[in-house]
Amino acid sequence: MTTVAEGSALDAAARLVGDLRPSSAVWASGLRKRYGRRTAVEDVSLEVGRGQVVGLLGPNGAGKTSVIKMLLGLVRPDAGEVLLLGRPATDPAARARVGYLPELFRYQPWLSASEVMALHIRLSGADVTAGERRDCLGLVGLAGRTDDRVGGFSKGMQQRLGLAVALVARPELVILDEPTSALDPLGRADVRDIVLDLRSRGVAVLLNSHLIGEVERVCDRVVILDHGRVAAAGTLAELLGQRELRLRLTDVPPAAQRRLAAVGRVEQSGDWYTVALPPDEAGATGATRPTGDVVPGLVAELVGLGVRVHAVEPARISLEERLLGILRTGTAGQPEGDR
Ligand SMILES: Nc1ncnc2c1ncn2[C@@H]1O[C@H](COP(=O)(O)OP(=O)(O)OP(=O)(O)O)[C@@H](O)[C@H]1O
Repeated sequence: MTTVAEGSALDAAARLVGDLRPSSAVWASGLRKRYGRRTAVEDVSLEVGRGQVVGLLGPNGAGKTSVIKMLLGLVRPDAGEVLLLGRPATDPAARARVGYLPELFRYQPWLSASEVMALHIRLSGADVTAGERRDCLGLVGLAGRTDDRVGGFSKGMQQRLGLAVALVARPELVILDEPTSALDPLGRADVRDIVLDLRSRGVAVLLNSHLIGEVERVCDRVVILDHGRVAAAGTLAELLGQRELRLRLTDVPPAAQRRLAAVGRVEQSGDWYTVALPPDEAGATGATRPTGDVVPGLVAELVGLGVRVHAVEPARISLEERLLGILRTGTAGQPEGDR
């Protein structure tokens, strides 16, 4: 039986634990890596929250893969600290809960897809049933090829297998280094759905990809690297500004003008009206959501007020435009060393 004093101490402890925020999936501070005189990464800090999808962008040689390898403990940083799921990156307990798809990989060509999976499951120490293994291969579109030798797989099929390997041990964090570089458009769409599904299940994802549209569709936050440094970081809303709606309207009575103004700031140029949408409409995560609840209601009301609606389209600077702007102005500067 618990005494009153013990009971209140237990309550206090429970409250304390309840107040603690779960540790981030990735927390890295001040990472630096030099290869000889060449600085690959300089003072990079980044965080991926639980259940968050973070995109890592940057030109060739910006240091993205070097950062990923340092996060995973595969490359030793010259400076800086990394915590994975609240533990040091070198702790096997943390690494067992991380799924990783490397940029360059090669599986044993004599093994079947199913055997490659079995090997990685054994290495991870996870308790994964044969059914889960099959489901995972099905998820990446390899259901019909489970017993085929990997040596006969196309590049895209090998990449799909790599993704299955990254996902199979029920990770809490998945790090994908160029997961779609060899995939056809259908495969890319599959990966997008898989990433969104992971997020909905609270799994954190760090995604390195040159396909900016892909990053813009799935990522909550983006970190842009240039010359080894963080050139910009933030949610899409922070990086791209407020989302707007462009409408081409004719026969707009004063009541309709007032209705538009009630949504947000309105700019008019001829028949085109640009309306700033309220922050919610841009999506709390900043993810692409061209229309939300406001838009259909607004259009219906405008039509009800006698307005002729010719076009409705989302408007905002694209991530690609923003990225090119950042890289061309070279905000990251040039780290020391022979680049
Ligand atoms: N093992 C290594 N030895 C020497 N230099 C290296 C090594 N790994 C990376 N580098 C250098 O570090 C810099 C960053 O490379 P990294 O592969 O991290 O870039 P990246 O952003 O992933 O590029 P990409 O988009 O082309 O894959 C490059 O200048 C590269 O030449």
